Amino acid sequence: MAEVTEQELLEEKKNRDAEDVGGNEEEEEELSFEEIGLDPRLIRALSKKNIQKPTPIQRVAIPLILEGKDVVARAKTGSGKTFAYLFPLLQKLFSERGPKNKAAPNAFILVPTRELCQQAKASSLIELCRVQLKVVQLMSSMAASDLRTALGGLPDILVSTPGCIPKCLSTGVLQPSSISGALQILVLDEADLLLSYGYEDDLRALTAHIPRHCQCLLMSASSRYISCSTCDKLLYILALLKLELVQKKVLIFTNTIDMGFRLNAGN
Ligand SMILES: Nc1ncnc2c1ncn2[C@@H]1O[C@H](COP(=O)(O)OP(=O)(O)OP(=O)(O)O)[C@@H](O)[C@H]1O
Repeated sequence: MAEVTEQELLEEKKNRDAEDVGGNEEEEEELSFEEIGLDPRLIRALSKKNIQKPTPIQRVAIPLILEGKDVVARAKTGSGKTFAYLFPLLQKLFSERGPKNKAAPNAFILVPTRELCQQAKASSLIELCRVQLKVVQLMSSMAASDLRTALGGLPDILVSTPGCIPKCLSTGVLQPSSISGALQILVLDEADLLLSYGYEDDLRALTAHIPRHCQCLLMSASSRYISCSTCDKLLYILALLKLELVQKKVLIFTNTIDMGFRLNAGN
């Protein structure tokens, strides 16, 4: 999964670099939201927010996510990463008829600390699109009864820190079978921070119940457009393997024997 996606993202970067260098002669027209497959309801909602055309990360990530691919994307802060996954996530939930097992949300957005902000962004888009989706935010400081009340409202999207998941499972607020039956999209926002904040055990509590068909999106900030350094790739591949987010067969090619050994040891 990650390899195919990354290849496509790198292709886009190459094209952009070529444009930057070759520049002026043949400037390619940038694709619009419509051309990358966004639903008219979302496009109308965006124009109300004065968002007219996709940013580079959105141009690459949105079509891949709409196609159902698992995506690992890195782009610098403020480049539009949140919307790069939020637009297609909302579109998939309101236009595709997925499993309507409302014993658990259909999408989980896991964030290191800024859940409030992501919930507000999702809620305002849902409101502007006038679609029937409900987003709820959970915090690990919430009592089990509050978690139960929040999830009792049958939300479609759950925004929380990973710490909430084991709590929901251990208190019976969420059943493992409900997650397996309902979860269609899992987003790890700020994935590098999530992994460095010591959330690995919490994430594992969830990954054990992620269904095979669930689409996984890993987003993270970077000072570069898309990470392609050896070090970063290794970190991501390790994370994907360790968290068992890659659930199908994959072939991984390494440049050096050393990297092959390191990957093997990490798994
Ligand atoms: N296509 C777009 N056109 C214009 N503005 C946009 C577009 N996409 C996002 N924005 C605006 O850019 C700002 C940053 O977007 P967003 O939060 O998605 O970026 P981010 O990469 O996730 O940033 P961070 O790493 O800080 O979370 C927001 O104010 C958002 O409204």
